Amino acid sequence: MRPLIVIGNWKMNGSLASNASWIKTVCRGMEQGMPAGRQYSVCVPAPYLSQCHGLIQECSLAFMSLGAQDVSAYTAGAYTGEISAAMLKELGCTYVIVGHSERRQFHHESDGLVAEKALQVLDNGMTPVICVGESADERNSGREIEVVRGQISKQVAVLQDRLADCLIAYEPVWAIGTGKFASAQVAQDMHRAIRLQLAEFDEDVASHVGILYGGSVKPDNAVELFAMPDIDGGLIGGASLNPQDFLAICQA
Ligand SMILES: O=C(CO)COP(=O)(O)O
Repeated sequence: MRPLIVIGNWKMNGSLASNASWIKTVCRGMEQGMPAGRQYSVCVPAPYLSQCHGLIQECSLAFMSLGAQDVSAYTAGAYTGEISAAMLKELGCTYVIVGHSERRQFHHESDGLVAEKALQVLDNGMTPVICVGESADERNSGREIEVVRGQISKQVAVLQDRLADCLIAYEPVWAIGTGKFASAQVAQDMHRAIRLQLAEFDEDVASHVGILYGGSVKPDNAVELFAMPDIDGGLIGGASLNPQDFLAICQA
């Protein structure tokens, strides 16, 4: 059985004061009791990792962890501004998002680079959350499966069996921050297609990989999405900024 995993992605939001208040509110809410067997995390901006790690440790909830939003594809050295996977590990990260569509769009990250980043994350004992997804134009021209298959096939080629230790996040670009979300059936169909593609490589890997859905997940659509057989949780952007909404999604 794959556990349900809900991960918040704050993107470039937060402040020392608001982070502290968010973590206290969420931890207090989670202490009241959460559905068993689930994992929760929040991916915060890199400058706040240390602060948030300390605060999350203070709540000492075994199912709540910290994550990062990006990582360098290099191990160490003369890469000004980059942050290595070893550093993220040292700062207490469990998950690291790689290949988010905003990084693909604004920083021209390729599938190959995304796979190298995922390898760095794995080599340092953390779980990469590999993002894939098609644009509105690609879906409107009926190419969504082909596009996502292309993104996944590069990950399979580089990561091979190690994909079993990764999470995949299907985040259709047209649903990110737009309020338009994939219906539970549309999302399920793509998650199924991804799992079938992974099974072409290795059935065992396919059955182990958690596939999260991301794109305008809110408290009122999370229940239906999470009930789908191939949807193993969510990657939550905007709604994760509000601690009450994030808690409601975690309980969905
Ligand atoms: O990009 C996302 C999470 O990584 C999704 O963002 P929204 O939930 O704001 O649509």
